[in-house]
Amino acid sequence: MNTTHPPQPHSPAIQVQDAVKTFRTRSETVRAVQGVSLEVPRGGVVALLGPNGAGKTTLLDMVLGMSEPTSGAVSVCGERPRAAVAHGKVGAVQQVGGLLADLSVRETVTMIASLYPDHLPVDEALERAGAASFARRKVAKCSGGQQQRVRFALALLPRPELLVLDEPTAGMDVQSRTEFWDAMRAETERGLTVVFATHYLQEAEDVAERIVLMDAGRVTFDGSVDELRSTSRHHTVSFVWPAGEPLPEFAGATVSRRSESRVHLRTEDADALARELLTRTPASALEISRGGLDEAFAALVRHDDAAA
Ligand SMILES: Nc1ncnc2c1ncn2[C@@H]1O[C@H](COP(=O)(O)OP(=O)(O)OP(=O)(O)O)[C@@H](O)[C@H]1O
Repeated sequence: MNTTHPPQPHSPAIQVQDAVKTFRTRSETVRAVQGVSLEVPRGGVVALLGPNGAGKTTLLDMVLGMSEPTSGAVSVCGERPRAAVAHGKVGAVQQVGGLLADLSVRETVTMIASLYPDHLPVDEALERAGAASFARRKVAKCSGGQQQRVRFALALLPRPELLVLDEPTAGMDVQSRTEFWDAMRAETERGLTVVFATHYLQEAEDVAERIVLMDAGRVTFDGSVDELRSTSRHHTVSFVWPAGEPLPEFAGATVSRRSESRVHLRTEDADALARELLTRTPASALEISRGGLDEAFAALVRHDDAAA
């Protein structure tokens, strides 16, 4: 925010007011962020979800003070983003860069720690980021997931109040991803606020209490996972179907999943389907759920190719 007011201790972690960011290239003007307003209170995990080119990175760059909005205002922990970064209130875990291949993990963290007058002890940063077990390894020899944990340790050094992560688990396998988020959750339990950008609906659902969905530079949804799901017009009706019994077609319904014991049908009219199943078929143990997070997501973005 363009203000010289002193930081407010209880100000939101992030406040974005009508932010616009325009890039002018030789051939065109790109409106990457088109009037976003957003408030992130302290604590918790917020996922910034959206397909390629939605404007997530552009928005996070403004939050990190790496670029200025063309118009509108951004403040972080009550300060202008650059001041908040300079005061160690914000840490960032970017997907690439920032590491020297020839140093060991410990040397890397020790070197960056020396830049801060006051910082978390190096061993504690390594431990909390889940990087202690490979601290002696050269950065070049670390896997992509391990390098992310090194970046995480670096981000923890100034004891930040807010962590901003841009696609932090891209390219990680399932186990690395789980370990990364377990370590991150321990930090949020200490009061840290985490905001992360992702393409993965599943990841947003697994780790975030709040989802901010961006598309074409605008926020198209802001709420909980359950609220996102409830924007879908579809329901899933699941039931036990006798083994060996052929499954007939049901008007207006499609099979979304079938396991050994249960069939899951997707429909816009759950009542009619449930009535038919219970009165005219051997289906039993019926369950109806509001459904399709994927569908809700796809309906809120122009392209559904990112609904992973
Ligand atoms: N420096 C730049 N110059 C010109 N256009 C840019 C610049 N940075 C971003 N853009 C454009 O702004 C739009 C938003 O890009 P941005 O990287 O913020 O999206 P994103 O949601 O982070 O996408 P991804 O998930 O692919 O990283 C895109 O059309 C992109 O091409």
